[in-house]
Amino acid sequence: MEELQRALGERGLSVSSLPEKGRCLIATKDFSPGEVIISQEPYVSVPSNTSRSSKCEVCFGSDNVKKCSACHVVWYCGSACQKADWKLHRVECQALSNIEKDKLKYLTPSIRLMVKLYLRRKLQTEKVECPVIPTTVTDNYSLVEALVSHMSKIDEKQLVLYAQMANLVNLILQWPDLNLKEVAENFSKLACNAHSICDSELRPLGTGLYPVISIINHSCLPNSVLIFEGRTAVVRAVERIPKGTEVQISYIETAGSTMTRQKALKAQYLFSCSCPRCMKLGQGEDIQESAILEGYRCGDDKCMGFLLRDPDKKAFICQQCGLARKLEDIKDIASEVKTVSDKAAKSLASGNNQEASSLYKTVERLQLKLCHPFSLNLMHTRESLMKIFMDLSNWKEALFYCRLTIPVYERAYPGCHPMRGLQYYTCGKLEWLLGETENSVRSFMKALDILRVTHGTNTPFMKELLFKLEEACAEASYKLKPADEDD
Ligand SMILES: C[S@@+](CC[C@H](N)C(=O)[O-])C[C@H]1O[C@@H](n2cnc3c(N)ncnc32)[C@H](O)[C@@H]1O
Repeated sequence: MEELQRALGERGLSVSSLPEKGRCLIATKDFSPGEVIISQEPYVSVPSNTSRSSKCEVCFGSDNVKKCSACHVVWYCGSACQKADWKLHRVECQALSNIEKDKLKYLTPSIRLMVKLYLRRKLQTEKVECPVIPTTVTDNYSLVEALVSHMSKIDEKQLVLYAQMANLVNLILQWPDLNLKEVAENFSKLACNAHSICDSELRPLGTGLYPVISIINHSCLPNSVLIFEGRTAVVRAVERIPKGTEVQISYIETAGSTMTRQKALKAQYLFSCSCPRCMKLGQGEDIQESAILEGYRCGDDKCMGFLLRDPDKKAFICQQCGLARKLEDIKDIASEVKTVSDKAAKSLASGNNQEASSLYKTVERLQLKLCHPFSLNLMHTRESLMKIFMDLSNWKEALFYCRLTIPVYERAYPGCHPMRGLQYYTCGKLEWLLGETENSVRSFMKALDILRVTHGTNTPFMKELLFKLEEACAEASYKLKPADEDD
């Protein structure tokens, strides 16, 4: 611990402890927006491979990946990544060959992560003088031991599941001295400490355990953001963080009512959040925001009021014009939305984009009758339509739906939120493709304002954004040039 404190101290950080939260990371110097607070390589990580897409074990890339010819489980994009993983995979490969073919389906990312965790621990602790994988102050199993597990708060059903998963790990490792109780506890640790590894556009690629990053607590109004550069976890300040302040990231999707966020945090991380946003639960402003983001629209098309349930629970009353909407009416449309949404999701999963687009348009039409115009559900439907039209190379329709989402993004992702930056980036790319050069410059600028803080400026992703902005600016100024200047 002393060594870790020293290493963190050099970065302007320190580990402290708060009675209601446990360990926390405190800034011991001021951090400015966009500044990297801390970065870490995973102790262990696994890509989330599916039958349709396989990713390299090391860089998570999906181009030219080839299966390990011995275990047929792990994929690599080339010899550099294979070599980088060899010390661990050599032993993992042997272990994976213990699984009978028909049991391979049980080899979920969590099981693989746990097997790798134990193998890595063994390679770091065996042969103390000269371990196969050397330890460092931020790369050693004692940091995993220090993680919270919440074992005493877990229900019976979950405990049984962890015990079954531990047995599976035992089947793979076949170590006579494996402590099954400890394995089960480690599954519980993974549940509230592992991070979903995403690409720069926040699409999930896999899972990783970053034991120092895991010291950082949650806030629904965070002062920092966790972004991945390949497998490297990078935490950047999204606002000025004065010395002495706790560094906080968000563990969950922050667009959601306080009740929804609290539920998600309780279910996975087993705590009640008391951030400034959550402290407003039940107050007028919070009730209104929840009813807008997740509630219904007024029966009068022109009214933008939000609805609350009347005391006898038979109707919802518009808080602006007083108009009542019957519960039955709402239930009927909601059930129609559910039926068509399920069909749309099936069409999308089967790759039938044309059918999916027309079904999602029906969902949108129904939701326009049901939900508040700033509803998150309506926004998600429009996001789906945008993505489908992008897949169909129908840039005009894609831009139409992208633009419809922007006002909701503005409301649901305030401050320096990467989601808003990414949506402006998409908008800019579509405008550029459609020849709306000046609009694309504006959208790229808005994207850059946010993403330079959340993503830094050095990654290939950000270099591409900067290049696109430069290109659009050059074309916009060329278009603005008076015709005679060309002569
Ligand atoms: C990834 S760990 C964070 C570090 C943790 N505090 C520790 O002592 O190791 C996640 C756990 O920290 C606690 N935690 C995180 N954010 C919190 C918050 N805002 N309020 C209360 N507890 C929190 C919860 O117990 C949660 O399951």
